Amino acid sequence: MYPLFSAIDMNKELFSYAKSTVDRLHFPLPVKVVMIDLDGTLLDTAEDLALAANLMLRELGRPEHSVATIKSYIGKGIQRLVKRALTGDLNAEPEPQLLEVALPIYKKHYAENVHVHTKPFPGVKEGVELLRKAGFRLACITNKSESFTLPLLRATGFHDYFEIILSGDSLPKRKPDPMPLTHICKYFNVQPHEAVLMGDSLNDATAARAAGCHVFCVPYGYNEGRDVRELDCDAIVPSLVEASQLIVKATPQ
Ligand SMILES: O=C(O)COP(=O)(O)O
Ligand SMILES: [Mg+2]
Repeated sequence: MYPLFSAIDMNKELFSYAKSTVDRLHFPLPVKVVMIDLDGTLLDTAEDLALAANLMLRELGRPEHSVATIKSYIGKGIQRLVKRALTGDLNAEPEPQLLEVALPIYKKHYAENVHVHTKPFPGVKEGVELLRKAGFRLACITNKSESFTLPLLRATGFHDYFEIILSGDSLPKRKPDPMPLTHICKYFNVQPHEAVLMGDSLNDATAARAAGCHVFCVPYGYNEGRDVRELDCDAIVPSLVEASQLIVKATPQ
């Protein structure tokens, strides 16, 4: 566990607090690339994911779940979300035939409801604007399938902020594997320590550590129902606005 700021500690003194309590890292961190997670960091997608899951369960004649329960199922992509919704368990495996029937039903309902209640979290628009104005190269890394990621980013107006968008099915491996982060670093021709991932879950923290990138976490996301303070990250920031204050554009060598 390595949180430097909690939502409670965060106030106007944030920056001096950071400098006085950190000896491993010196803030603001010099980075060139900012990678931002989608579900639970950029966009509050839980209600629409729950809507689609419950429409699927209803169609299959199975018990529905609360939005809070389905929130804890978000994080490892659609297939895992459907498995969790079918079994009511984070790790259980449903009958393969049931999963085969359920997955296309879920995808149909989510495609029809991808942007009903979904909206950016507070500070996201402002934070992304600040990051862009400061000259960081921006990337989006999500475990969401590309067929939902792209329409959603377009509908919410965030698509064009990102120079590269990697979804859960863009590469052979997704978070918590470091592959998407390593891919982004190569794409921008930067070293891992010149990039920071802003995310909300263990998948983000694990992927970033494995890739050698910095990682900040927001406390308002999903994290599969776990407390964000359990995560090994460089900072827990209340929003992307504070996150933007903890980094500075690294000058080319
Ligand atoms: O699709 C998911 O389950 C989570 O997606 P995320 O990586 O954007 O949080
Ligand atoms: Mg997330």
